[in-house]
Amino acid sequence: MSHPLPLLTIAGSDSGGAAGLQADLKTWAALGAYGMNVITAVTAQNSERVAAVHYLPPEMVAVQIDAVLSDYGAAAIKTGFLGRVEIIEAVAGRLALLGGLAIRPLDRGGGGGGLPTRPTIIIDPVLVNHRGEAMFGPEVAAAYRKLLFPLADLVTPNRGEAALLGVGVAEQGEGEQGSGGAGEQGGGEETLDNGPRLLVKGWRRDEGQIVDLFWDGDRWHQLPQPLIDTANTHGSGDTLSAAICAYRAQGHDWPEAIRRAQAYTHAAIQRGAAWRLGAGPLGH
Ligand SMILES: Nc1ncnc2c1ncn2[C@@H]1O[C@H](COP(=O)(O)OP(=O)(O)OP(=O)(O)O)[C@@H](O)[C@H]1O
Ligand SMILES: Cc1ncc(COP(=O)(O)O)c(N)n1
Repeated sequence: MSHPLPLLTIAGSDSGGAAGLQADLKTWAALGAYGMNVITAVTAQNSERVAAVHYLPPEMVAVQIDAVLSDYGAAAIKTGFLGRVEIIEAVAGRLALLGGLAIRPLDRGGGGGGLPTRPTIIIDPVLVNHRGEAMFGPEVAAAYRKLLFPLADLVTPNRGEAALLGVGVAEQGEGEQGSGGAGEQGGGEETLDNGPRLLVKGWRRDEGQIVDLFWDGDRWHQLPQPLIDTANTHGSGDTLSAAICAYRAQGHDWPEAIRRAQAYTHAAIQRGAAWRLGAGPLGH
């Protein structure tokens, strides 16, 4: 019997269970994958606000990564809440090793054909709060660009995060060619001419639509969805990138993995209970 695909999130805990690693694990359980979590920080958080954050020591983050990858392996990895330059450095240091390492799981009793030797890496930058305000100093965005972008197969900022990361998306239209999200418009220190694929979540809202914007390395694509009238979207960004991770690990190409992940996220927003909270959770 084959085993489910092992997927790893390197992320913060949301005590409210809506976002962070909890959203990732719920998504992966729903999509039939085996989810693992390396915790970077514990947040005291509800639908209204983040009341407190306790960061784990970077060495503890690194040793969690070593523990799971040396045993289970991972078909794909996503990062979420990292928050501190030292944690970004620890994560990037470990992810940088993967290119040269065969980290396939041991396939104990498996016969599933094994996994690629280098897991897919999705970087989901967490840089702004629900009100779109920057949560950290500019050194954190700079560390993402310098240390994590070169390792990423896909980066999934929302609009505010794209601006902080210097991803120039403001005027992009369907099929428009550009220079890979070059960092001309933000605070970035260097350009990203050979930068990673990008998915800008919630890039534009109008006429009953919400449009995500996908840079495939060559062209921009607008990916519209019907806008749902709800405040209960806490964790929607994590859910989308976790779902892309799962569909990509299952073997779908990037456009198809993104299309399916959008559909899953959309349905999960629709299934969200009628919480009367600040920003309530999705229904995974
Ligand atoms: N009201 C909505 N109706 C339909 N789709 C939505 C809605 N809000 C968000 N989405 C979709 O959910 C996905 C996540 O986008 P979003 O902009 O919410 O990311 P985020 O800002 O990182 O998440 P969060 O709001 O949880 O911080 C995108 O595919 C986006 O189009
Ligand atoms: C621990 C943690 N991680 C991430 C987010 C943001 O997630 P999202 O952008 O999906 O609301 C969050 N609120 N808390």
